Amino acid sequence: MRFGLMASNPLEWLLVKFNLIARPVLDTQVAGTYAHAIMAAVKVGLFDALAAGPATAEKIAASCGTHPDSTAKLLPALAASGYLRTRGDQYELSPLSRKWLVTTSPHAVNDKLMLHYYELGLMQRADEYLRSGRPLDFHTGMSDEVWDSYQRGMKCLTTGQTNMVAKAIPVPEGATDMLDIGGSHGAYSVALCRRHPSLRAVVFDLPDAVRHAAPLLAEEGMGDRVRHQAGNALTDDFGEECYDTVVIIGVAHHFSDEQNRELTAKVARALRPGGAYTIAEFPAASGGGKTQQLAALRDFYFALASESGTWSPSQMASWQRAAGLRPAKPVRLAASGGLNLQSGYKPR
Ligand SMILES: C[S@@+](CC[C@H](N)C(=O)[O-])C[C@H]1O[C@@H](n2cnc3c(N)ncnc32)[C@H](O)[C@@H]1O
Repeated sequence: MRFGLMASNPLEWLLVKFNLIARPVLDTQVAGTYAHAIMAAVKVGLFDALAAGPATAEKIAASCGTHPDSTAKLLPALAASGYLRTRGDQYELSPLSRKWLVTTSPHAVNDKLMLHYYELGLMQRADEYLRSGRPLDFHTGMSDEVWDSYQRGMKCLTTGQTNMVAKAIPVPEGATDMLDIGGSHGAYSVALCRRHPSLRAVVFDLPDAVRHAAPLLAEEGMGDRVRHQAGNALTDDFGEECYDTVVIIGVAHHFSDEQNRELTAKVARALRPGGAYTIAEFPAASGGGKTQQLAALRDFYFALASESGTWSPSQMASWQRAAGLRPAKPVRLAASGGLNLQSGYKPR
């Protein structure tokens, strides 16, 4: 998948092909405007206002409490971008917005879009990162409101993914204890515990994260079987031979190579013999010899916003090998954004 300018007729195609239009202007101003138009529409509840059926611009503005003039300017832009449809002088949801942007939809990603205000704010400081080489440290300086959208945003991205991921995570026969490092909302632990009735889970995360994720976990009604533990995975110890399976999903990109090595050593100590440590990460920027645009942009973002960037399965396996674990063949979940799962086993 690629993101970028798409010609909509043969003439435009030729203009792009022969480099006759100032693509950088479109790549920057249009991309930024596009992102903020959608985010603002979500923030004021525009898509929710259309959930009950089509409405005129004036009616939409009245439901959202927005100004009719500015609302009338935004609506055609959303319609031309596929987020709305027009019906006479009325607007209605498109399949795209109905599925992903109406808060009552089980697939709604609205919470993640609210986090984008913070994430795109960090991106505005990309030049600062480029000059200093110092990441901007995503996890410090977040307000309570941002922590809340962070945890909610992470949870909404798991919709439709948890069972698939849980199925791919090795849990030894008779396992009773799992640790979910940076587990946030606990959705993956919940799925694993539902799949393995003898399993209970500790969802380990930073204190601010736990504070905001606790209500999300409580919604699952798992009681003491899936519980939060506040701490810092980089400085806390996990004990000795007390877990059968340990997972870390979408977190290793926040840690440097050295931090991941040290963490894996602690995990290896905490695993019971025969136990497994599974690291799940987004695809690294270079896969199969060709740099993928989305993966490379994500890698740059993670590097700027946090400590490192994306990791390849072979890098993750090297941390496991160094910690005395036996790496298994990586599993790639294509339907889950290409998430790579690298498991390593503690010898019996
Ligand atoms: C990108 S989210 C992933 C959440 C969840 N595992 C998922 O896949 O949806 C990263 C999580 O790691 C947590 N985290 C970051 N640094 C951490 C640390 N040093 N110790 C524990 N948790 C940490 C964050 O608070 C956040 O909840």
